Amino acid sequence: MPIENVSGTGADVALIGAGVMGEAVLVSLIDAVGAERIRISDGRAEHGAAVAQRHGVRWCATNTEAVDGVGAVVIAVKPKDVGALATEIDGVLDAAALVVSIAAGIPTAYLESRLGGTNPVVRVMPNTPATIGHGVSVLSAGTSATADHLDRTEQLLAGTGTVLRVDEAYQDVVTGISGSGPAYVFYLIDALAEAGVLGGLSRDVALDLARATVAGSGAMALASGEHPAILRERVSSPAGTTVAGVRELDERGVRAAVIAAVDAARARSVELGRDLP
Ligand SMILES: NC(=O)C1=CN([C@@H]2O[C@H](COP(=O)(O)OP(=O)(O)OC[C@H]3O[C@@H](n4cnc5c(N)ncnc54)[C@H](OP(=O)(O)O)[C@@H]3O)[C@@H](O)[C@H]2O)C=CC1
Ligand SMILES: O=C(O)[C@@H]1CCC=N1
Repeated sequence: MPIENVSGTGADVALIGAGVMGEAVLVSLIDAVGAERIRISDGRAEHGAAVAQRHGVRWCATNTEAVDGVGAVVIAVKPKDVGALATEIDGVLDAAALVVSIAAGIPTAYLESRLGGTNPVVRVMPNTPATIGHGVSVLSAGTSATADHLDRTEQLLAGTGTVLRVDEAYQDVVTGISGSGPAYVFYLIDALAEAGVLGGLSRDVALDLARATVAGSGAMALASGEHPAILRERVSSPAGTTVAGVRELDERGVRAAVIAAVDAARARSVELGRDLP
């Protein structure tokens, strides 16, 4: 059911940047307000126009055309492109329009300053499972974004999956866990499948087993609400196969490696937000 006042006035919603993450968010925007109220623009005209056609939304050849008169704009360009984009749309974008940025590492304060300090800005970290409505999107308010702006953002992103809120100070570590996290999980699926091939299974069967095991375990962790250590213990029969396997993970430092991976991604997110022009 389209939400009439999701952008504040029933006005259109713009999406700038129709790449991997932008297109995933687009599906949720369409759910929220209806395709007829969405406009998109992208640096690659042919690609952007094709995305617009695929989803039945309005293609705009320029970013300024996309934001002219909208009630909300979602910025889904790469972090390095956010500053120039904000400068480009400032002046055309209504001063009260809600600005939602999904760019990793880019602080709300930076966007606020680039937009003349008037627009409410909400920073969001989504993830690619949003493509199938199973993502998690984490919201933080900038200085002039109210609870109402967070509510509107949540409505716009409800179709991406779970929506959570954190103080902006935690967005970098959130990025390391849930933003980048799907890549670690796909890496694990790939490694499990490789082990199956080593054990003599065909690649297809090994991949089916790996995918189903990760999907089933994730669904069980969610549905049961139990601590993962308890769920792991239930798989581990005394003197059985699982304790032997988990001991290898411990001896090879996999837990420490996962923590280090998240921390490296967090540090990179901080870096992306530093020394911006
Ligand atoms: N991929 C992911 O898993 C996640 C990504 N993000 C964030 O989402 C954002 C987009 O990432 P992703 O979708 O992976 O990247 P993509 O490169 O797939 O998409 C970005 C798109 O934005 C376009 N673009 C760049 N500059 C402009 C501009 N000035 N005006 C209009 N369009 C422009 C690009 O066109 P061109 O190629 O011509 O530059 C490209 O089509 C990033 O900020 C990233 O940090 C957040 C969470 C997860
Ligand atoms: O790799 C990146 O920078 C983006 C942000 C989080 C996931 N992908």
